[in-house]
Amino acid sequence: MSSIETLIEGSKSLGFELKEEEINKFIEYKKLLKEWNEKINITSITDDIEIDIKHFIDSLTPLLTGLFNGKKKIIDIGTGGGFPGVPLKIIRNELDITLLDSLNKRITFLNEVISSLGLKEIEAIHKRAEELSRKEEYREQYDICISRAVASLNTLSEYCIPFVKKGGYFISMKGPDVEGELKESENAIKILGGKVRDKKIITLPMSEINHSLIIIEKVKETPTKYPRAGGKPKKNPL
Ligand SMILES: C[S@@+](CC[C@H](N)C(=O)[O-])C[C@H]1O[C@@H](n2cnc3c(N)ncnc32)[C@H](O)[C@@H]1O
Repeated sequence: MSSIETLIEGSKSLGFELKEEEINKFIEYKKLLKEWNEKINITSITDDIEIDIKHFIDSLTPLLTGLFNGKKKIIDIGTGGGFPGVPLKIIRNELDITLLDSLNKRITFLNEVISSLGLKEIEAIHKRAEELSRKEEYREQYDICISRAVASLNTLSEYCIPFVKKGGYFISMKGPDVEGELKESENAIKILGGKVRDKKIITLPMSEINHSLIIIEKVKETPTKYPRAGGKPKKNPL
């Protein structure tokens, strides 16, 4: 089976029928990903079918929460090569997406992706999450903050929850075993103004990989002293 069929079939089994224009964007995205990955380190996943399943299809699974419907403002923290933000934008063009990463080479790559794919209402920012969310124009401005494979949930909560407006959501994309991490993060989530609403386990199509989506609602404003500076969210999680 060719790799693009994996993407088409896998998406279909999640309930997303990709249009020709979207498929072409994924083809171009994969081409750029493979080309740039030879010059700068973007991902260790380079096999065609694995890119389809572990990067593209996995990035679409948050849509199953139903929280992305309509014109939502989304920020993807530690987006790396654009996951999950770019695939979400490709199939939900109405989303307004901010991609954030602390590594400038990846931001340069993402700007090339944005321009080659002709994506609008999407920006790539080079900064650390804990610095950007202290700026008024980014703090508590987003309907959803999403993040995959960046930090443990307690640290990640301090990176992500400050970006979310009250009534919005922080969605953490994690592996199958999240109970320990959830327990360890109870304190951080509460202090930062969040409340765990749901946990969805998803088996990626055409694989036996189970992933979870932790869905945290922002129920209260984040106290102004968070996020803490000087690497504290990571060195000394709440
Ligand atoms: C393992 S990669 C994951 C990339 C992508 N989300 C994915 O799932 O393929 C983690 C990324 O998070 C970025 N990162 C780590 N800490 C960060 C921070 N405090 N603020 C912004 N980006 C950060 C790194 O530069 C890296 O690109």
